[in-house]
Amino acid sequence: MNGNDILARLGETIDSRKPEAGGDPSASYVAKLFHKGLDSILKKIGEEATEVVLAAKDGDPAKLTYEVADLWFHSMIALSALGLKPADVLNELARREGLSGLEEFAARPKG
Ligand SMILES: N=c1c2ncn([C@@H]3O[C@H](COP(=O)(O)OP(=O)(O)OP(=O)(O)O)[C@@H](O)[C@H]3O)c2ncn1[C@@H]1O[C@H](COP(=O)(O)O)[C@@H](O)[C@H]1O
Repeated sequence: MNGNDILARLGETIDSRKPEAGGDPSASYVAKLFHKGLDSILKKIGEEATEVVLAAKDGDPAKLTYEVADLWFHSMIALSALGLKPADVLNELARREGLSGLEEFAARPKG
């Protein structure tokens, strides 16, 4: 199973549900969310993030996995709404690979 492939495929499916791509809100959850608008998408992200925190506090691995999947999924809808692809996030993570978070933080411009 290649995670990059799954994210790329899901990203394409999400893009295909956009209003300009002919997404049908009566037949698709993603199209329905696009139809409701960006604020509704962002509200779902806030809700799902809270669910992730609660699942982690519960210490239930299966529930945490389920809730993180929901959070990633809704975050991907927000990315699509703003014209971004899963590859944009994967490229950013790849750019950071091997770069210590502490070193990166220390190198940030002070302001
Ligand atoms: N990965 C997902 C996925 N994860 C979660 N969900 C849906 O996200 C919704 C929100 O979850 P919640 O638990 O918050 O449900 P809810 O509180 O009842 O939802 P609302 O009150 O906010 O409407 C549920 O309806 C889930 O079924 C998903 N719906 C779709 N996908 C993928 O997106 C593809 C396209 O889906 P459609 O656009 O529906 O065809 C699918 O083939 C899947 O690959």
